[in-house]
Formats: sequence, structure tokens, C-alpha cells
Amino acid sequence: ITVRIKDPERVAGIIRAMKEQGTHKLQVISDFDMTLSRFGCNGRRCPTSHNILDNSRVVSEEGRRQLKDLLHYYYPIEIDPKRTLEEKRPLMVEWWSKAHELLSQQKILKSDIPQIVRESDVMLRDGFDELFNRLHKYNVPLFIFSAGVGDILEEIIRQANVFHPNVNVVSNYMDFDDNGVLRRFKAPLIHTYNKNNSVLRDTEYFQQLSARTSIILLGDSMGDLTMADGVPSVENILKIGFLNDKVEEQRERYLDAYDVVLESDETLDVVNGILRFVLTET
Ligand SMILES: Nc1ccn([C@@H]2O[C@H](COP(=O)(O)O)[C@@H](O)[C@H]2O)c(=O)n1
Ligand SMILES: [Mg+2]
Repeated sequence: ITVRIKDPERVAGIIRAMKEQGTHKLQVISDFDMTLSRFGCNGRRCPTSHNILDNSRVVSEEGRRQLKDLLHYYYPIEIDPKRTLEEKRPLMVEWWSKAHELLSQQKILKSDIPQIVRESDVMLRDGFDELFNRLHKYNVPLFIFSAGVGDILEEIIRQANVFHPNVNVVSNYMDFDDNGVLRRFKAPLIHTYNKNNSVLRDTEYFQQLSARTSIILLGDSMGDLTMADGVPSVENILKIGFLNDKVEEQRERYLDAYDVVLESDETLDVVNGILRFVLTET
């Protein structure tokens, strides 16, 4: 595990200020895939919430092949450090739209979801239970803002017994017909590079987000950095980034953008350590 911090004094100052502001001012805004869930599973890539569906038995062999082709074409674009966000955005819309269209042709049942998740290889990062349970104990909202599939990620945290009432999710949700068959995905489409105010301002969480001015932001993509942009008067924000892929090429950019950068870390230990300090009275 490597923890990299460009400006350690600044980070210490933010953490101290968060503690002084108190529990009632704090919220955690987190990405889901590859941030709360693991990137590596026993030497292989862990599935994202999309991949869980893509690889499941409810998708035909041909469908699986097409979804994999999309992943192999668009994922390198998603993480390409040489392309600008402006270049990437329309391509991400293309990827998500094509994938959602393919999934919607597969006759996936709402009632299949618990089994699909149970049979998947998904793993939450070590220490997830400590994180979710501590935030619940201290009544700190955990806002999960994900470009993944909301129905799948909710089921993952439900099966892990940590879907507490302080957890709210904004993500891409499936739209089922009266027979419980997937027909389409609900709007707005959330992809890696529109996780910002444009999506958030129409959600019921917008008001709640506004009152909590100390923010711990957790992400793994450059697109996750704008997840807190909807909060109007942020006083303290600590951005913690998991640098999972193309580590050497992306290190400098991550260090410029995130306050704390975690490399080769499949745990939530650093986040838990900070929360332990911020949320206790000593
Ligand atoms: N068809 C797709 C589209 C996206 N992905 C991956 O999902 C991740 C986005 O979800 P977050 O919870 O991290 O916002 C992102 O890493 C994409 O690579 C996918 O696997 N399949
Ligand atoms: Mg992610």
C-alpha cells in the first residue's frame, strides 16, 4: 500500500478543521465501483456493477460478447490521460447508451437481481463494514454517487448488511415493466464525467447535501472530483482518490487533483483512520 500526499500540512489542517466543525457538519460523498468495491480480486479484475450484469447467466452469450467488446473499446478511452474530458464525454454517453440498450434486450427480471449479485465475484473493500457502521452510528450521511447500476449496487450493500438509513444513492436505475421485466434505464444517464450538479440538482438529496459543509470525498476517477460541486458553501473538503489503473501514467494528475492518493490499496483503512479521529471526542 502506498499513501501519497502532495501537501501533508494542508491535509492535516483540513482534518483538524473537520473535527472542530463537529459531526453534525460532516458528510461523506463516495463513488461506488472501484472505490467502495474492490479493483482487484485474487489477481483478477473485480466486476463493476455493470460487469455483474454483463457477465451474469441472464445475459445471452452473444449479448455478453457484445458487452465485452464495448468494455474493451471504451474503457481505455475512459482512463486515457491524453484525452480531455470534453473529448471523453460524448464517447462515454455512447458507451453507456449502447450497453443499456443491449441489457434492455435481455429480458432481465427484477426478481433475478439478488441471485445475480450473490453469484457474482464482487467484493467490497476491506473495512467497508467499519466505514458504513461508524457513519451510521454517528448519523453522518453517506451519499453514494455512482455511474454504475443503482439496483445492483444497492443489492450489494444490502447483502453485506450495511444499507443503513443514512445511506442515499444516486445512480442509473433500471426501469421495469408491470411484469418486472427490464425495459430501459431511467433518466438522467450518469456516466463517469457528468457526476456533478447537472445531475444532482433535480434529486431529493440536494437540500440535505447543502447543510453539511465538511465533506470527505472518495473516488477512483478524475470524474469523481466534481461529485461535491452541488454543495454551495463547502468549508472543508478532503478528496481521497484510489489510483487503481495505469498508476505510473496517472500519478501526477491524481496528486494534483486529490489530497490523498492511495495506490495498491484494496482497503478502506485510511478513510477509517481519518473518521476514527474526526468522530471521537478526544
Ligand atoms: N457499460 C459500462 C459502463 C461503465 N462501466 C464502469 O463502471 C464504472 C462507473 O461506475 P462508478 O460507480 O465508478 O461511478 C466505471 O469504472 C466504468 O469503467 C462498466 O463497467 N460498464
Ligand atoms: Mg468508480
